[in-house]
Amino acid sequence: MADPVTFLPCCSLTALFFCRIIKTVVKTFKYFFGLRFEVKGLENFKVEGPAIIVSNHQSILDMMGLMEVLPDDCVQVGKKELMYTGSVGLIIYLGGVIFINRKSTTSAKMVMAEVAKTMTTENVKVWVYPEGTRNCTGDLLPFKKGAFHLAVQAQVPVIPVVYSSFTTFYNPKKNLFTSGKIKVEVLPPIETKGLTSDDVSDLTDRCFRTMRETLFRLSGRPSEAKDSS
Ligand SMILES: CCCCCCCC/C=C\CCCCCCCC(=O)SCCNC(=O)CCNC(=O)[C@H](O)C(C)(C)COP(=O)(O)OP(=O)(O)OC[C@H]1O[C@@H](n2cnc3c(N)ncnc32)[C@H](O)[C@@H]1OP(=O)(O)O
Ligand SMILES: CCCCCCCCCCCCCCCC(=O)OC[C@@H](O)COP(=O)(O)O
Repeated sequence: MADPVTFLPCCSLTALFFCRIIKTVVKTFKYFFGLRFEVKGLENFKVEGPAIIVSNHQSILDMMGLMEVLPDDCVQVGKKELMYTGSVGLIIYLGGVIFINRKSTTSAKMVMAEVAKTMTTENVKVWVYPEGTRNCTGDLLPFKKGAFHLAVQAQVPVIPVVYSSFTTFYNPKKNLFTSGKIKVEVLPPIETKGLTSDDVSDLTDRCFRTMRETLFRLSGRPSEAKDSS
């Protein structure tokens, strides 16, 4: 089956409408789950023009954390399987999610290249989970490079966002789910002006290191504990 084409309707009224509804509804979920969010650094989102936002991805609970900080002019990159989840797929499609096929690097790269062009003309930010999958271990998985290629191709800054580890209150394997506090930090933008594709690996490493340090700090875990770098 053909891969879905890139769809960046964030500027359209439909997407804005759906984003608002999703945000308002999902933001109320935290009261049922007993979760509190402590957000710092929101001023770092105030960059001129488009940007790539990268954050760690621990679980479906991230969708609540996403809505706590999501700028109005921002779309997310998601796996294309989400599009086939019935009404949820339809809602997030209408909300402007860009779907990629993770199993085909070629097709994902083509979609991302298209996004690089469109995000500049439409002046939107794009949110990518660079780990590429959910990971609730309290550490980061190695980053995929798509988000950073995208930032370099569009010559826009990368803004890292880090959510503290959920492991103290949430572990589906141990049936642990209690109330808890999630610390969120929006870090200062990392400029990419003048960088080329040769710099993507360095940029990826730099973001990874900064985000890992922040993750450990926010989660109260000493950074030397499991330092592989
Ligand atoms: C309580 C419940 C409440 C519920 C309510 C919720 C409401 C919510 C509403 C609405 C919100 C919806 C939100 C949805 C969110 C969904 C989240 C997800 O689905 S996360 C999974 C999908 N996202 C990703 O996978 C992105 C990250 N991945 C990437 O960027 C990858 O890089 C990707 C897919 C593009 C390629 O993956 P590779 O596995 O092939 O890995 P690589 O190592 O990065 O790439 C291979 C080679 O290709 C080059 N490459 C990659 N991208 C390139 C590019 N764009 N241009 C040129 N080269 C590129 C790389 O440099 C590398 O080459 P060299 O090793 O360096 O030689
Ligand atoms: C009008 C009523 C509006 C109600 C709003 C509710 C909308 C519900 C939308 C649910 C969106 C679900 C998004 C799931 C995101 C997610 O966490 O997907 C997992 C992927 O990242 C990674 O997948 P994997 O590799 O399997 O870990």
